[in-house]
Order: sequence, then structure tokens, then C-alpha cells
Amino acid sequence: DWGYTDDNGPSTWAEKYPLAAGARQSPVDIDTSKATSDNSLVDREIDWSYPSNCSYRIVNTGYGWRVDTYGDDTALSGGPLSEVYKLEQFHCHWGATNDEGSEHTVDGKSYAAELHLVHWNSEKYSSFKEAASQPDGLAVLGVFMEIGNADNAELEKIISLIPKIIHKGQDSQASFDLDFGSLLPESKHYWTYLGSLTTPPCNECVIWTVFKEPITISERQLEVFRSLKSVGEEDAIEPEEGKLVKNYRPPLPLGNRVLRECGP
Ligand SMILES: Nc1nnc(SCC(=O)Nc2ccc(S(N)(=O)=O)cc2)s1
Ligand SMILES: [Zn+2]
Repeated sequence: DWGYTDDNGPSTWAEKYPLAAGARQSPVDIDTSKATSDNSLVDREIDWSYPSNCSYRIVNTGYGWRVDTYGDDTALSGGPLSEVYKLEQFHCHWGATNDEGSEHTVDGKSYAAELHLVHWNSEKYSSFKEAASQPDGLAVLGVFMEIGNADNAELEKIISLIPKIIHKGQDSQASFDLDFGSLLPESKHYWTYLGSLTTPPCNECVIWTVFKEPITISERQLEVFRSLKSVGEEDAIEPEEGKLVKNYRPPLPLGNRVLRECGP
């Protein structure tokens, strides 16, 4: 199966997942000199509403952790979006060392990690799966994460559950009040472009919005991410083996896509 090691990593994905070789792939390097500040976006602020207290399921997908949100009373609209999108799940990508880990880069700079909030167009489509096969089906918010001295208190609620899902396939149900607002940066300055899922099947179904301002996470918190395993409990391997120390796809060419910028 696909993964992030030398023998099953991003450079091999197109063999089994032909979409991975498409012209609208993600992530990309955000070349700020190419970004056009588009007036059609300026008066369309990105607007989100997320519940404060909800029950969530965190799962080890084998490629990282993912929190399923059953996004009933969630809504994302505005900015580049023409319809209202619902939050389906959120997850993160990181690297083995702090100088890599984000999927998008900014003028070639990588951040230590990148948070993805995955929404689907529930106004036009009847399911996430259906939306994931449409060019305007998904809207993903990308938030860069850099190492800071302090723990990120909201992320800590998720990180405290990771020891329960060390192995692939494990999940944990928890109801905690998550303030999504604090998982997003203060500034709403963002770049947006048309792209894809950054993991197989790499469907070209995502309207990407990447915030310019990073949030901070502590080194200890990032180490907890790296303690996840990509193999199941039954795979008897050495304790140090199978650790998910990196799960990011390097940038693909922007090609002739338009990169728009909006915000102060
Ligand atoms: N044929 C298909 N199988 N599975 C899908 S969608 C499953 C899923 O949620 N995939 C997914 C993959 C990557 C991302 S990401 N990293 O945010 O681009 C978000 C979501 S479409
Ligand atoms: Zn992602």
C-alpha cells in the first residue's frame, strides 16, 4: 500500500493512483511573487462557524491521526467558495525534523507541520464521497504550524488522546469542547488555488485556502505526533519500527493555475 517511505512514498504513487500525475495536484510551493491580489475576493471574507462542544472520533489511519467531526452544525463559506461547505474531518502532516513537515511551502520555506480542515460542498452534493469526485467538491483550510515555546492548548485536547491510538486502525471516541477558532490564525490573510487531495487517490476536487500566518505547537507536542505507528498492533515489529515520523507530500508544479491572495 502507499505511504511515505522510499519504496511506497509520493514518487511511486502515480503507478497505482494515476490522478497523482495530474495537472491540478496539491500541495504546491506558494511563490508569493506569482500571487495575484484578486479584488473579487476582497469583500468576501472567509466565514466559518464550528460548534464549541461536540463529540469527536480520533482515528489512526496508518498515515497519521484524523478527527472525524460529524459536521452537522458546521459551516464554511465566503472567500473563494460559492456555496456553504461542511466540516468532515481534520488532520495533520509533519516531518521527521522541524525544518520540514508542511505540505505547502512559501517561497520554498517549509513549516514544521500543517493542519488541514477538510470540508465538503453539502449544498451541491449529497455525501462527502460524492463531493470528493467533483472539481468543487471539497474545501480544505491549510494552517501552517511552527515550533513555539508554549503548548497549543486546543491541540493538547487531541494530543492527549494519541497514546490510545498508537497503532493503525485504533480509534478513540471523545466529547470535548474544541474551540476551532483557536486552531486558526488571527489573521485571515490567505492564498487560494484549485488543487487536489494530497494523498491517494489524489482526486482533483479541492478548493485550497492556505493561511499565511502560522499557529504554534510545542516540540513535545510534535514528538507525540511522531510516536504514532503506521502498522497495526498485530504487526509484531521492533518498538522503534513503523513510526510515522513523516507524512507529508512534497510540492507539485503550480503549472498554469492561478494563485490568488486575499487579506490585509
Ligand atoms: N475514491 C475515494 N476514496 N476516498 C476518498 S476521500 C477520503 C479522504 O478523506 N481523503 C482525503 C485525502 C487527503 C486530504 S488532504 N491531505 O486534506 O488533501 C483530505 C481527504 S475519494
Ligand atoms: Zn492533509
